[in-house]
Amino acid sequence: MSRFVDRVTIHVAAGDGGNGCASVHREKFKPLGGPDGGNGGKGGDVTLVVDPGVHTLLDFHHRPHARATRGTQGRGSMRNGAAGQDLVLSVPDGTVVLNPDGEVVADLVGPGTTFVAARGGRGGLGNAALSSKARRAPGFALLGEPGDQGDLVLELKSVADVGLIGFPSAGKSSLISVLSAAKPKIADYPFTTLAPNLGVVSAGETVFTVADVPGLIPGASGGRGLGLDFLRHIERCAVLVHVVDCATFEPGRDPVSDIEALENELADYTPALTEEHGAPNLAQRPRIVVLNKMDVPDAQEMAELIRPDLAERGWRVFEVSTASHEGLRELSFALADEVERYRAELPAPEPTRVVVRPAGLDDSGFTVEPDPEVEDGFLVRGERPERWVRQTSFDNDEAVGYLADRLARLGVEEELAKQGAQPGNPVTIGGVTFDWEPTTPAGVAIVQGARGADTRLDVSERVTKDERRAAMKARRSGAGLDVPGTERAFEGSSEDDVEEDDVEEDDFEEDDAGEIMPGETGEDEESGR
Ligand SMILES: Nc1nc2c(ncn2[C@@H]2O[C@H](COP(=O)(O)OP(=O)(O)OP(=O)(O)O)[C@@H](O)[C@H]2O)c(=O)[nH]1
Ligand SMILES: [Mg+2]
Repeated sequence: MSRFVDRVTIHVAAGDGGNGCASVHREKFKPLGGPDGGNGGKGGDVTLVVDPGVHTLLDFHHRPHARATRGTQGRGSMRNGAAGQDLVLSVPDGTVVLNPDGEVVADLVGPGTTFVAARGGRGGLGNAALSSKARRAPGFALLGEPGDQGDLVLELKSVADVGLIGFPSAGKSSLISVLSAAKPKIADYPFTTLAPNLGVVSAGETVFTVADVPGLIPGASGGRGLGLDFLRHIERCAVLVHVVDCATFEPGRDPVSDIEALENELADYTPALTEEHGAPNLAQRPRIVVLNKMDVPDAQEMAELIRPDLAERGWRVFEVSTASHEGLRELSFALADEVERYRAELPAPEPTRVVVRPAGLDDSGFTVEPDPEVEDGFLVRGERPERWVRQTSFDNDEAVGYLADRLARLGVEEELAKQGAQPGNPVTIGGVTFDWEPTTPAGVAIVQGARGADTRLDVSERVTKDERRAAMKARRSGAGLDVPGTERAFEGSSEDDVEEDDVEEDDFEEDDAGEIMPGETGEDEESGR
């Protein structure tokens, strides 16, 4: 028997980024040919895509682990690592993605709708990309970043305009079978329908879909019968249709009390989709009552009896028989009307779109605060500092120095000093704790000094304006090669751009002292790396 699965928990793991490579170019008679380590490749993403050919989440039930491949490492001779392969998972139309806390992360409606469930880690830069005028031959490279991973819950909420609800054996499946081409199982025992059936109905110009859900009984919200699980399939419906059986008599039950019992169950159900997902409160969705089995004489009598009661509640009532087909035409046109009205108020989502995950918090900032768990400790939080720590191989002093420079440039050191951090205090960034060793001269001096007074700048290898002028003069007179520094200045300027993610203002300030040379604006080559 094929199974219908409409709720699964999956574990997604994107690929890690490949590490950058630290390598030095070697050639005969040219022992130090400069850094030539390539960048690591990006890890593969795990992506969900709505595929109209997929109708259940069954595959995920069998294979709940989804892992994309990692990027490969960079290598010498400027060879970059290959990117990992994205893993694309097909999901049915109407799949809702929730985090383990039950919050909706994405609502995937419309074939082709795409959601990146886990992003692959960035590859680390190789030492070639890390070289700059100030750091001609870096003896280190950056590590690739780990890919995202975590648990996600997938829930299928059918994309139907009309939802049929009712007690078992009321005739819901029979109704969808006569309104549409759907051929569900129909039988005279309760809970014949175990999974929602979808049917397409056309009435006049309007084409709409109907979902027939398994029967509900009082107490369903507490798990009786098949429970309320199937109500997730009516969350998107424009109209809810109560299908009631007017021909069967059971003591203590009548169509009006049946409807009321189900309304109580509906009120106890908390939909995952809310107004912000384009799904207004279930209580406000219009209702239509269908009195079924009108071909049975007793049913007509019952209908007479309850009609005033129903009218009083303001519900539109239709008397039909799925056996004799009476009343079906009026019903389908009335449903079409309601669907049209709902669509006019709530434009359907674009059929194909990419759902982007809500952007993280502002990634440019950081915070420093005393660490509540470590005595004299400080906690640094922020997208960039944390990423930089992940990219650092702590067994390489040069790499650690580079990290310190990046943190100092962002202003982390300054902030630590301001908050009273002393050399040797434990500082934690992204789960890694180290003793604070200010890299700025005299530790705190930079805090008081004017910006740009960092003495490290004095030892910069940057060519001065005068040197440059002399070089130009010399070149014009045909003796350019003899002037020291010239070559370096011009070839170095393009490499300088690769200084990814460092704070640019410093570069500008440096440049302000002289003139800004072409290509020296310090812009990120790959911003956000
Ligand atoms: N006489 C008569 N019998 C009907 C009519 N509609 C449905 N039935 C019968 O009612 C029984 C139940 O019909 P289903 O369509 O399976 O009912 P359901 O609401 O889908 O039931 P569950 O799937 O168990 O919730 C079947 O034996 C049908 O033949 C009708 O208009 N007239
Ligand atoms: Mg049924």
